[in-house]
Amino acid sequence: MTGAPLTPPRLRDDCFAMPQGVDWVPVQDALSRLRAALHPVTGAETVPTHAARGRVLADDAIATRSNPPRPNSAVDGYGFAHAATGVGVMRLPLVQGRAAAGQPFDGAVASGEAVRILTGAILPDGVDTVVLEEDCATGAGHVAFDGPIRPRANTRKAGEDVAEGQLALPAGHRLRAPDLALLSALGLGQVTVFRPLRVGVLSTGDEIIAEPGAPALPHQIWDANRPMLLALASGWDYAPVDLGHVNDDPAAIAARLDAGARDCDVVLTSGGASAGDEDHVSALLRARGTLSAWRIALKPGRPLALATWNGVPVFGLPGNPVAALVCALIFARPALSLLAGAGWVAPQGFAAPAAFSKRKKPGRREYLRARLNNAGHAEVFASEGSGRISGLSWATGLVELPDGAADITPGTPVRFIPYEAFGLR
Ligand SMILES: Nc1nc2c(c(=O)[nH]1)N[C@H]1C(S)=C(S)[C@@H](COP(=O)(O)OP(=O)(O)OC[C@H]3O[C@@H](n4cnc5c(N)ncnc54)[C@H](O)[C@@H]3O)O[C@H]1N2
Ligand code: MOO
Repeated sequence: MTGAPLTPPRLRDDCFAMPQGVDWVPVQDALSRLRAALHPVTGAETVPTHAARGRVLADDAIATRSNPPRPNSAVDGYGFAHAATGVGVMRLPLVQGRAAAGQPFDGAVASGEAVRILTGAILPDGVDTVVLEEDCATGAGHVAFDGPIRPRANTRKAGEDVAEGQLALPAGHRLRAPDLALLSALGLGQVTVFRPLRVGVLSTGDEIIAEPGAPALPHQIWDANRPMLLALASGWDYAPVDLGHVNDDPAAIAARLDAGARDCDVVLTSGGASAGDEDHVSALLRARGTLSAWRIALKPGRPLALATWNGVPVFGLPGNPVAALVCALIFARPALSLLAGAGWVAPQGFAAPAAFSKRKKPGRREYLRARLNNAGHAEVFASEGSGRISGLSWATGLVELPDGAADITPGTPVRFIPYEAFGLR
C-alpha cells in the first residue's frame, strides 16, 4: 500500500464523548421544542361514562344539576328547626313518619317538633338541623338531647359538593375511577372524549426474531422492545398498533412506516436510530421524513431520532432496550399525552438520599435504573450497560442526574422518579 499513513484520532473509548462541532441539545430544550411542535391530533367521540376510564375529555364536563340537589341529612338521627332549641336538655315531640334516603317525608315539621331522619334523606320543610341518634334518648313519642346544638349540624347544603353550572372536570382531563363517580353523580351518562391515540410500534434489525420462543440462532435475539413499547402504550390508555418487525432493509422499513403513518397517529420505532452502517431508520427519516437533527445530551438514549413521516410524528428510539425505555418515558410519554389531547405531562419525582457513589461529567443528563432500599435511599443497578434488560425489571424507577457535573456520595440527595410517576404499570 502507498500513500499517507492512516492517522486515527486519539483513543477516547467513550461513545458518549461529545464530538467536536456538534450542537448538543440539552434534554430540557429538546422537550420544549417537541412540546411547541406538537398539537392534539385525535377527533372527538361520545362514549358512555361507565366505559370512559382512561379516556381524555374533549369538552368541559359541566354540572347540569347540583350535588347534592337538595339539603339532606349527613347522619341517622332526628331533625328539627334550630330556632326552637336552646341550652340544656331539649325534649321535642316526634311527628309521625320519617324521612329516609329515597323516601322523602311527606309534609312539614312544625317549629318545636322533631322528625326521625336517616342519612341521605332530604331535609323536610321546617328542618334545618339534625342531632345524631347516639346523642338522643327516645320514648313516649319524644326525643330528648342535650343542647345547645350548632345550627345546621349534621346536614349537607344543596350544591355543597358541586353547584349546577359549575365546571366538574376540564377538557383535557384523563378520566380515572373517581372521575367516573363524579360524572355519574352529576347525572352525566355520556361524555365527549378524544378518540384513543393510535400508537404504532415497529422493531427493526436483522438480528431480531419477532416472537419470543420462536427458533433463534446464536446471532439472533428475541424482540424485547416491541412488547415493552406496546404494553407502555396500552398502560397509558392508548390504542397500541403492532407494526411488527422488519429487517434492516430501507425499502421494507419505508413501506412499514407508510403503513404506520396511514393507520396510526404516532409511531415508535426501535433500532437503527444512530449513524452506523445498518442504522437505516435515522437515515430514512433524514432522507424521506423530516428528521429534526437534534443530538440530545442524554444518557442513555442519545441516538433518539425525532421526525415526521408523511406528517405523522415518529420517535426513532435507540435499539438498546434501556435506552428505548428511557427515551419512551422521558420524550414519548409527554408527547403522546399532548397528541392525545391530555396536555404535556412531567413526571413527579422526589429527593432521596443516594445509596451509591458516582462522579458525573458535565454536559449531559443521565438516567440510572434505581430503586429505594429499606431505608428509603436510592440504590442503582450494578451496571449502566444499556443492554442490561434485567436492570429495568430490578428497578422501581429512575434516578435523574442533572446536566451539570455531580459528585455523588452516599447520602447526597438525588432525584428519584418512581415508575408509577411515568404511568408505568
Ligand atoms: N461507534 C458507536 N457505536 C454506538 C454508539 C456510538 O455513539 N458510537 N452509540 C451506542 C448507543 S448509546 C446506542 S443506544 C446504540 C444505538 O443503536 P441504534 O438505535 O442504532 O440501535 P441498533 O444498533 O439497531 O441496536 C442497538 C442494540 O440494541 C439491540 N436491539 C435492537 N432492537 C432490539 C429489540 N427490539 N429488542 C432487543 N434488543 C434490540 C441490538 O441488537 C443492539 O445490540 O448504538 C451504540 N453504538
Ligand atoms: O444511549 Mo445508548 O442510548 O446507551 O444505549
